[in-house]
Amino acid sequence: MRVSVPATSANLGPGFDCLGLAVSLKNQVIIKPAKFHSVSLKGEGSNNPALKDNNMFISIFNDFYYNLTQKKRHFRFEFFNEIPLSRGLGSSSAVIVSAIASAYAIEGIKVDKNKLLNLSLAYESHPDNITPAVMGGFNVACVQENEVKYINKSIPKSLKAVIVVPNRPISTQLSRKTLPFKYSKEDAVFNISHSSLLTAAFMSENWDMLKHASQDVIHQKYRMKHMPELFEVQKTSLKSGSLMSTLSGSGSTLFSIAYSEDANKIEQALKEKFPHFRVFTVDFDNYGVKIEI
Ligand SMILES: Nc1ncnc2c1ncn2[C@@H]1O[C@H](COP(=O)(O)OP(=O)(O)OP(=O)(O)O)[C@@H](O)[C@H]1O
Ligand SMILES: N[C@@H](CCO)C(=O)O
Repeated sequence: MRVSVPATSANLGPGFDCLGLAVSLKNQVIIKPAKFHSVSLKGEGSNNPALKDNNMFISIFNDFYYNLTQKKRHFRFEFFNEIPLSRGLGSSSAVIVSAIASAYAIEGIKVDKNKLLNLSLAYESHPDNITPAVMGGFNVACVQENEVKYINKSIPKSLKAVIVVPNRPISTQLSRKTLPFKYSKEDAVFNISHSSLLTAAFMSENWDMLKHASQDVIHQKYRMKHMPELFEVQKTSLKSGSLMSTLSGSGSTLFSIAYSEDANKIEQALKEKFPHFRVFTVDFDNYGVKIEI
């Protein structure tokens, strides 16, 4: 049994805790029944021994598996991770979604994507990462009475994501603590209007509007000042032709969207200026979690 989940970029500037999209960078897990518990880990996180001994995936999987079957069994878990940890690319959402999907799939129990999304909400209260992880594409989401209400839309092949991953992680929990407790009415209006415009731009495929609509005043500046180089990354990306460039999730990744034909030029400019950061270009993912039994 194999489950794969895409990386995500949440907020997209003004859409704090409500907008997110999926890209074609994936974490994949293969699980087989076995005589003894064992774990193999390749790719991101493979040099982190804690991920073998105390893995969030395995504890969520075990909880769900036991609740579903009332049985305790041993499995071999083979992880192939492409999503960098704690860099704002939805690594924790990918773990949560894949662990729950796997617990159902290993027993051959069908779980639809809406149910999977709402089960994931118990572990990740912000719907902007888990919704694209489950559904793929661009998503607008909010939570009402413990249920995610969302609308999503595919992103065309004519766009690519140019991603800059800094060499330092940022934990979501700590990054949220750097934000103000209160905002002015002006700041609230600024973000509501820009987030609405950004949503309309994605829905109507008005890509030239992204640059104007992706501005934010409620979280990026507070977070990025702890890694000031990110302001330069953002400027370089926009100057080199990206359509928008925003902090990905809670950081530290800077995420840009570009027309496919401009992506290589932007990637090269960023690589030249920030040789100590990882810079690469990927497609968008319009499918979300994939379960193969
Ligand atoms: N592949 C993985 N296997 C096991 N645990 C993981 C894996 N990836 C992430 N985690 C867990 O998730 C934590 C990172 O979660 P965090 O929310 O801080 O970052 P993120 O999900 O990458 O960022 P964001 O939510 O802003 O997109 C790690 O410290 C680890 O506990
Ligand atoms: N919307 C969330 C994304 C990370 O889970 C944040 O910015 O903190």
